[in-house]
Amino acid sequence: MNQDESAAGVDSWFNLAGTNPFSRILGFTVLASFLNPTNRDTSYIASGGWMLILGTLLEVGRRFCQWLYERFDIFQYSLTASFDEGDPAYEWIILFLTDKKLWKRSRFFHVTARTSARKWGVKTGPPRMAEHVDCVPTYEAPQLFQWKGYWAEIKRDAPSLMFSEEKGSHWSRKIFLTIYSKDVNALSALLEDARQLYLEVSQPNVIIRTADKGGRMGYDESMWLESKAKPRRALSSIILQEGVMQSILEDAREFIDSEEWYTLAGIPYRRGYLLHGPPGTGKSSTIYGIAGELGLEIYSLSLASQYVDDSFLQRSVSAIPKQAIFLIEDIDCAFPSREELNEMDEMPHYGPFPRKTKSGRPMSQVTLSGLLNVLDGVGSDEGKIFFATTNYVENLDPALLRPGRIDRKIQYYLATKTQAEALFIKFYPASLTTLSSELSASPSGPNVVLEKSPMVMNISERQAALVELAKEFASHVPEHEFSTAELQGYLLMWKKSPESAVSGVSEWVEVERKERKERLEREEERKQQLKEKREAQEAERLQGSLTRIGGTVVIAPPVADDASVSTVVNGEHATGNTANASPASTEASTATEQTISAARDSSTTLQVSAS
Ligand SMILES: Nc1ncnc2c1ncn2[C@@H]1O[C@H](COP(=O)(O)OP(=O)(O)OP(=O)(O)O)[C@@H](O)[C@H]1O
Repeated sequence: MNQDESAAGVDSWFNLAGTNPFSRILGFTVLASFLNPTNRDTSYIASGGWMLILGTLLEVGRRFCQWLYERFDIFQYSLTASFDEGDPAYEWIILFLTDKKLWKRSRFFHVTARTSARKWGVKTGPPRMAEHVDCVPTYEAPQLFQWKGYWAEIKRDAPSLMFSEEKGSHWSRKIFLTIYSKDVNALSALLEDARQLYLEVSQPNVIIRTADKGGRMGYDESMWLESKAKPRRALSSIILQEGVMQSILEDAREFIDSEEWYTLAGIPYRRGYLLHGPPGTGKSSTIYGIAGELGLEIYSLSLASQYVDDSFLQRSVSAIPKQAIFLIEDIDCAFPSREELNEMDEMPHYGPFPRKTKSGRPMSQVTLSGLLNVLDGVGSDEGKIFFATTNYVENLDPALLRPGRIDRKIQYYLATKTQAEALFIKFYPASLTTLSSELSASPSGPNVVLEKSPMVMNISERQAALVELAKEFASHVPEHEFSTAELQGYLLMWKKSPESAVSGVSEWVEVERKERKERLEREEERKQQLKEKREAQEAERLQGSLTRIGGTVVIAPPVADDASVSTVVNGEHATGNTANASPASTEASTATEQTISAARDSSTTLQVSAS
């Protein structure tokens, strides 16, 4: 290759720098221009040089800023706090930022219409829309704002994948708040502001949180992921027996105010209440009412959930903040009754699937001692108010009911006449009710139209008429036979017509009684069938357990096939092996079966005469 050819080769190679897309990369173009010996275009070289210098300056500037930022951090000119979704403080900060209107600069929103997932909606668009969906700003990019003279920055982490049994795989988030200040108090002051705002805004609601198995490994504080806000219920709308509500409320209020006393007396600062009684008598309503009145959040856990075991229970209870209500509804469901346990012993159980009672109810993974530990443990003595409800107090272990775990037991009853009357009055407020006597039917047409008649009453007249109707209604409701929920269900059928509710109540009572009787009979029949089936199975099993040795029948408790058993043969002790003993078909008399059964219960070896 001569010199010209070689120069042309180099030239074409360097020319590539201008044509190849790769060569369009700034650095490569400039470098190529500099190195190209045939490049005569000095202005091109000059502009490339300037760009190189500019790029270098920019890079130096960037590194300097980073260096400064790191110095800032090292010299503790900033404080950073992180907030996990599912932690109550996360809600405070979201609300706080929403209140600061930071979302105006946000370009990403998390939108949800699920009521259980709704948090603090950004009020955009028509008001009706804001009632239906929640648009939570995602703060993906850091956003600066000023608060009480401090500069602060907010950043939301990219979502990370979590898993829960209820929701499966789902994304969860984290928020980082940085305050540019050396003063640690700035952070606590901001948090207190956020908490106060949260309390103020959530006052008309009761916040109910439920635990979720979600939570990144090692982030147990994120267990209470699901939350919903229920409008606060006026205590007067919960109709209990005289003084019951007031006494629970005062007790809880006194407890909240006496932290110092508990500390001085060395008594763990916690209080437990058990509300027990028939379904639909107002137990849950009482708890929601009290939570609303005292401004406490409810942390509700179902022990029947399959992911709730002793360890989950312990961790989730310790994640409940101070002065909140820890609620376990239907606490008896966690622990099967003795009868159910006996039934279960007979049922085979395979693999990792949850054990179920014969009625199909899944068995709780929580043990009684696990629950007692939680109620006694350190996690529970931080001003937590524990509420439990049950329909079957008799099924509860006495250990659970001892003071310190359950301090007050409150019994609920089926409705009295007084309660029925009060319920009627609450149900038909004079200001929203029109009595049918105030309406007159238009005479014509098959569809009778009701119109206002000239006999329209004023509020106090209507009130008096409704009181009379309430008395009449109550006189037809038998004492302690129907729950308040059942009466409420009946009244709901006559929402707009109190008079019809009164005139139809006697018939409704009769129909309900009849249906109940039939239900009871069906239930009795089912139980009887179950009992007979069980007796037949038991008899069959006993037959198999009877072993005749010589003239004496030896009944042994169920043992492994090849286990060695001690028996009594004709008054003499002997040792045998069940594997060698042939099962005898013995007709045992009923009396003998009873003895056998007693022996099996006490697991002893005994001698039975077969004659
Ligand atoms: N004492 C009551 N006063 C007013 N409403 C009541 C009362 N009892 C029940 N209700 C109404 O009946 C419904 C069910 O009530 P609630 O859930 O409080 O009963 P419960 O005793 O907790 O029942 P369960 O034992 O089945 O959980 C609610 O809508 C509630 O408004």
